[in-house]
Amino acid sequence: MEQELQHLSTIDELTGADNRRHVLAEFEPHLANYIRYGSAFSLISMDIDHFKAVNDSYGHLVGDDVLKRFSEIVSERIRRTDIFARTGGEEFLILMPHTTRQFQMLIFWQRDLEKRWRPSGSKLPITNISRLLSAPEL
Ligand SMILES: Nc1nc2c(ncn2[C@@H]2O[C@H](COP(=O)(O)OP(=O)(O)OP(=O)(O)O)[C@@H](O)[C@H]2O)c(=O)[nH]1
Repeated sequence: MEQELQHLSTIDELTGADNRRHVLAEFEPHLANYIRYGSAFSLISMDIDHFKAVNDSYGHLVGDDVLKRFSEIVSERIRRTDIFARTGGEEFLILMPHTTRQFQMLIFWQRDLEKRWRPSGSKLPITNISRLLSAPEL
C-alpha cells in the first residue's frame, strides 16, 4: 500500500509519465555524479507546438488524448533506464543516464514522431525537440 502510494506520487495521472517532482529528484544525483565523476547524461526537453490551438479547435478531451498518445510514442522509444516526465501542460523532459551525443537520435525521433502524428495527413501537433544539456559536452 505504502509502495503503491509512493509510486502514484511520482507519476503524472493523465499520461502515466513520471511527474516533474520525480524527474527533478532524479536529476540531482546525476548532476552530482557528473560534477564529481564526469558521468555522462543527457536531458532532452520537448514541447508540443500550438497545443492551445488543439484544445481550442477540437476540445479538451482530444487535447488530453494527444498528450496521452504523445507519451505512449515516446515511452516506446526510450530505454528502461531513461526517465520520461511531463513537467507542465504540454512540456516533457527525458533524462538519459550514460548518454552523450544524442543529437542524431533526436533528428531521427523528430522525423519518426512527425510521421506517426499524421497517419491521415492531419496537421495536428509537431513536436519541438531540443537538446537542452548533454554532459560532458557542455
Ligand atoms: N487538454 C489539456 N490541455 C492542457 C492540459 N494542461 C495544459 N493544457 C493546455 O495547454 C495549453 C498550453 O498553451 P501554451 O503554453 O500557449 O502552448 P502552445 O499553444 O503549445 O504554444 P507554443 O508552445 O508557443 O507553441 C493551454 O491552452 C492549456 O490550457 C491538460 O492536461 N490537458
